[in-house]
Amino acid sequence: MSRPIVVFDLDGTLIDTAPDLLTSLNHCLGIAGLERAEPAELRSFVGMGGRVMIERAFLAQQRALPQTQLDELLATFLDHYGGNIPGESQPYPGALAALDRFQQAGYLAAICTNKYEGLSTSLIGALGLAPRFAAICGQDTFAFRKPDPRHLTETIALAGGDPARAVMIGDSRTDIDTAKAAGIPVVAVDFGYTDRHVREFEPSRIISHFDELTVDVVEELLGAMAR
Ligand SMILES: O=C(O)COP(=O)(O)O
Ligand SMILES: [Mg+2]
Repeated sequence: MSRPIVVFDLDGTLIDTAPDLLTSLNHCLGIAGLERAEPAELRSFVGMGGRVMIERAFLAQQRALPQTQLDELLATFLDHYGGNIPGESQPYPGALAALDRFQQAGYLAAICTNKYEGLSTSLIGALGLAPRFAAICGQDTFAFRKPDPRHLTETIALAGGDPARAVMIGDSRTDIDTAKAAGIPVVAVDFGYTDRHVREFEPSRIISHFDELTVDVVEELLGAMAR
């Protein structure tokens, strides 16, 4: 019988990657002659991967960005960011204890992120967390990505999880929309990267610390979904 599964978003949910994303983004903006982005701005740039992050940063400064320049800056970003992994990035407080709790309760864990798969596995590996995840699926793992619900359902399938006993944990509208479209309950963290409060997107539950993500809470959400 397949096991229940908790599927985590990565940036802004499981790992606080903002300082390193910002350093590498600002490296690129500097090359392009733009102003540095501020930490608060980054919250609205992240969520759809590196390419969109650079596009949004240019848009915020009302600067045109031809496709070839975007391609070059993305390559620069990936080099810079990838070369700095893990940098200052750390799991959020209580995240590892939450993973332990679910593992002890027989759950699988996986990651479904719009970060590139290579950067994601490299970061998770550098932090020593790889053995904890049955699958790590990035924006380029499949031919579709969040908010396409198949990114989540295929992550669950690859991990060998039970789609009827799966929950998503995320920090953005993208995660919430993805899970809802897949018919999977979604717990939103309110400490991640979004410029609008997650409550606006009506997740199944909101938590402010991973201590609140208990097995009981998740089983309650799974039970409510099954009714
Ligand atoms: O890096 C991004 O833009 C998005 O990453 P996430 O899906 O893990 O939040
Ligand atoms: Mg995120």
